[in-house]
Amino acid sequence: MPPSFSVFTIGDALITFNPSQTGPMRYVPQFERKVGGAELNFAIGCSRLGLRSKWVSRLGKDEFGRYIYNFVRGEGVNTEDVHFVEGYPTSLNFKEIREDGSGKTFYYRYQSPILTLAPNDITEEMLEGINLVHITGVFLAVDPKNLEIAKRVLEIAKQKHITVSMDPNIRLKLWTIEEARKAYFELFPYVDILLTGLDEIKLILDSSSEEDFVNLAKRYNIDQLVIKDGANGSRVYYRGIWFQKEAFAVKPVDTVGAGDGFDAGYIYGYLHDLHMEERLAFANGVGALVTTVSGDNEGLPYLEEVWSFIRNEAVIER
Ligand SMILES: O=C(O)C(=O)C[C@H](O)[C@H](O)COP(=O)(O)O
Repeated sequence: MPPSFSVFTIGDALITFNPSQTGPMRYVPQFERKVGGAELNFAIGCSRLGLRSKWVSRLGKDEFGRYIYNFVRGEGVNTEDVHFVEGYPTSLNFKEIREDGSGKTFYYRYQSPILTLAPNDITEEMLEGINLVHITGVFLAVDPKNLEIAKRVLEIAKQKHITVSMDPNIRLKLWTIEEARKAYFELFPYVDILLTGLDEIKLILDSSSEEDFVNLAKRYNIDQLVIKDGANGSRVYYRGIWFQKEAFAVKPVDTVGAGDGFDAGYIYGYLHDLHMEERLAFANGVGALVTTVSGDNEGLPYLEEVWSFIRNEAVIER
């Protein structure tokens, strides 16, 4: 039996409305109801790759909340710490997509159900048997008190010697860069694996200097500083060396969710001790495959799909 690893993440979920056509949202006559949320995408991505995946959240006690719950459970994610709350409607996200697959998001998430989650809802038992905890900046941005929740999770993780990964996932529609920086710098001391976009690390450090990137990793003892650069590929700074891997050429239809997919792929590679370059290739492959399907998580691949994609194997599907 191959080893089975368990990951834990915590965050808000959204009903995501994907437009029926590209171009400015105000001209879009129809939308398709889907599901999104950075941490939820990560949890599904891990589950599809065969990891045991636990997602902690709060959902509105409404039709959309029930739909998200059923959807996530259907993906094999552990939802034992997901609860429904009255009076907080499930949040919405309308997307605008351009011809090249890139887009904008328009949130309707003022009273998110996750506002009802409190630091003492987090218990040590929730992290029993977990190998890796993944935190993202979207959870932190949704409510200032979530920083306290994240710290509680990470304190427990450290006590239990659980690896911690973090994706800043900067959302400037939810908070300012100053607020974001303050929260990130409070969490960096806990982080073993930082998965950041190139544009994000530049914003966080207000610098494009490679030396500053490396100094961040050194100052906070970040074991793996992973930089995602979309169509330019990705790299990781690990023990004094940069490893890098080019991106796969695909024709993207919807790039939202690629970063979360990359994170799931990288974490799979880390837990299975793939060599750094293979780990990056695997993560790039997951990210690329996500962009080829409309929706934030529908394109997340199953394990065998990633291997055949990155090995460029021909698969006869009929
Ligand atoms: O924006 C938010 O608040 C969400 O959580 C909705 C999306 O599902 C993820 O943000 C996708 O994240 P990326 O993989 O970085 O494209």
